[in-house]
Amino acid sequence: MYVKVCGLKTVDAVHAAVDAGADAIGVVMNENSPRAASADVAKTVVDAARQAGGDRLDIVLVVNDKPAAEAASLAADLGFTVLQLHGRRYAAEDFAAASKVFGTLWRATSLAHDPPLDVGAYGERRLLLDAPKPGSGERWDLSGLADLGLSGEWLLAGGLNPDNVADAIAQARPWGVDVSSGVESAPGVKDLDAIARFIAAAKEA
Ligand SMILES: O=C(O)c1ccccc1NCC(=O)[C@H](O)[C@H](O)COP(=O)(O)O
Repeated sequence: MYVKVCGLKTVDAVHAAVDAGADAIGVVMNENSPRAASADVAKTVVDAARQAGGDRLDIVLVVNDKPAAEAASLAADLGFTVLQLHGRRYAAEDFAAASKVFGTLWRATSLAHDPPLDVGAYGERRLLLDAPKPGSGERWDLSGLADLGLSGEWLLAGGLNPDNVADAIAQARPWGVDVSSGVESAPGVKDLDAIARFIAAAKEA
């Protein structure tokens, strides 16, 4: 099971995730998020992640409030390896614009937005299916997800935590999982022990 831990802002959190076997870490650069990282913080996290995780770790910039081409330039300038364009503001043409500037794109969406469900529909490398409110920690209805016939490299997100991730995997059968609020002690503050417990639970599921 591929595991991404999102919303990291500290070197300690990067080390906790990498040491526990995370496959990806995410940095959020949306102004309205409790996890918003400045460019300086993002660069520090990226450098630590490259050093700790080497080539095997995906280092993901998450945005939902910037024009796609601007986000792509930011991802390139700061040394990210993946750009996650999050939410319904990004249409196929935004992915096309971003792909001229930056190589690896992920599309993050919610079933509430009635998106295309085939991975790669907008040229993205991976698809992340999230709750309607990203980064809220709110659970959403996973029943019926396994029947949608999703295939390929798609990640389940939204309201996951160390105690529910195994059940969610059994129910939705994703290729990977993503977590943010479920491994925090307060909004934007990562709990290093919870990060390790989440990754262990997901990997054992
Ligand atoms: O995390 C945020 O604050 C955020 C804000 C706006 C857009 C995206 C955001 N996060 C993206 C992620 O990939 C989260 O990990 C995902 O939404 C799951 O969040 P959670 O339900 O808190 O685990």
